[in-house]
Amino acid sequence: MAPLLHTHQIHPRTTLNHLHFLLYSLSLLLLLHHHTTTPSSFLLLLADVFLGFMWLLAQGYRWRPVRCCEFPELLSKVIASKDLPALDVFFCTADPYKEPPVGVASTALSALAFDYPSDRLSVYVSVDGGSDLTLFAFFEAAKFARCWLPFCRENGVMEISPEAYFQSGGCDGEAEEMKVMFESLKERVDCAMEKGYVDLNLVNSLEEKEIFKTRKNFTLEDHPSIIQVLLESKKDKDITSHPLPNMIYISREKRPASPHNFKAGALNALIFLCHCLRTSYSSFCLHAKASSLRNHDERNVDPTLDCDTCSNDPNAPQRALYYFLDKDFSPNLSFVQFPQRYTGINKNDIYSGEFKRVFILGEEGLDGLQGPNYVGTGCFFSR
Ligand SMILES: O=c1ccn([C@@H]2O[C@H](COP(=O)(O)OP(=O)(O)O[C@H]3O[C@H](CO)[C@@H](O)[C@H](O)[C@H]3O)[C@@H](O)[C@H]2O)c(=O)[nH]1
Ligand SMILES: [Mn+2]
Repeated sequence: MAPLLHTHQIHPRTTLNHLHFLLYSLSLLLLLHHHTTTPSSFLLLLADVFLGFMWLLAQGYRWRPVRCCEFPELLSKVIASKDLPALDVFFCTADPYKEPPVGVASTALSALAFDYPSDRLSVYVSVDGGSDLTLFAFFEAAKFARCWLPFCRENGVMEISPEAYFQSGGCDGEAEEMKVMFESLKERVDCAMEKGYVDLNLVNSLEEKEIFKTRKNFTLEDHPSIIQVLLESKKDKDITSHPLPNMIYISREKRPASPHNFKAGALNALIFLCHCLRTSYSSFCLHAKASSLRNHDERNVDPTLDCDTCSNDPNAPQRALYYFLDKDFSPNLSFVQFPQRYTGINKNDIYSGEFKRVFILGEEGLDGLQGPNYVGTGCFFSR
């Protein structure tokens, strides 16, 4: 018998919820009864019926909340590492001034640092508007990945986004070295941000200089399609000679007459690119040669991420795979979604920035019924 990869628990709160439901429905019925037996305004009755109905609809969230749990140690018993499906992480960004490039690059680094075989992991980034500043941050991130990935692997780092890791405090020894490197990355990107363009003096490699020169006439509203391979698993290695995952940058063609600046289109472009890279490279004009990015054409699992979110669990892909690999479970499975949590909220969350109702109560509640709604980030699909 195949080992159990995941299980779920009915939330301990459920019995209390049911009791509350019973009491509350009783009171509601009494209230309505009271309305019908005593002369009161029809509008009051209507208001109470309406509010009661709204309350009833919301009870779905409390009826059967569940919590899922996976058993990370068992995956190797079910599938060999070489048979793992290809994992294509899609994430999009648009405006370097609203979505600071260093944060966006950190999101990319958090996906690159997934604990997943690097020849099967590709990170596709869509940059609407094709800002030079964001591209510069990605070039810098690709270099930083050579040190950051082995550091995370060897130290079992959970907070795999460097920005989040260094914000969480206490760095010494090797972590201190990493911090210095990350600070220098930040300085260079911030320097470009202040200037508003990428000064060629900031760019070290000749190849990158050439790329920025060819982009001179591009503006955020007017530029051709751009595809840039930032890391190629077959050839790029980290400082411990371990191959790095693929990282590909794309910016959709933009012309003043044809505005398109929405996330859905960006995701479609990423899926299309990913498909084309797998089947043929010839129809694309790649800035760097993508000789052998992909060589397997079996099943894929595709996580999507917003650029202002990041992963804080290197095992996230494995956890999602448990559900996709479960033969009884997967026929009815559309996606696996991770809970969205916010950082930087004040201690008592007086402004309700955590969105508890949507992201905690709602998601757990719907999970016990037919599954949560797609919130747009931290979500794995199977293709
Ligand atoms: O022209 C655009 C505009 C946005 N985005 C990206 O789309 C994502 C979400 O946009 P954001 O402005 O961050 O929207 P939010 O309101 O913060 O996000 C919520 O609402 C969005 C719209 O419903 C969903 O797509 C998100 O997943 C969900 O987290 C970000 O990565 C953006 O960079 C693009 O790629 N191109
Ligand atoms: Mn957002």
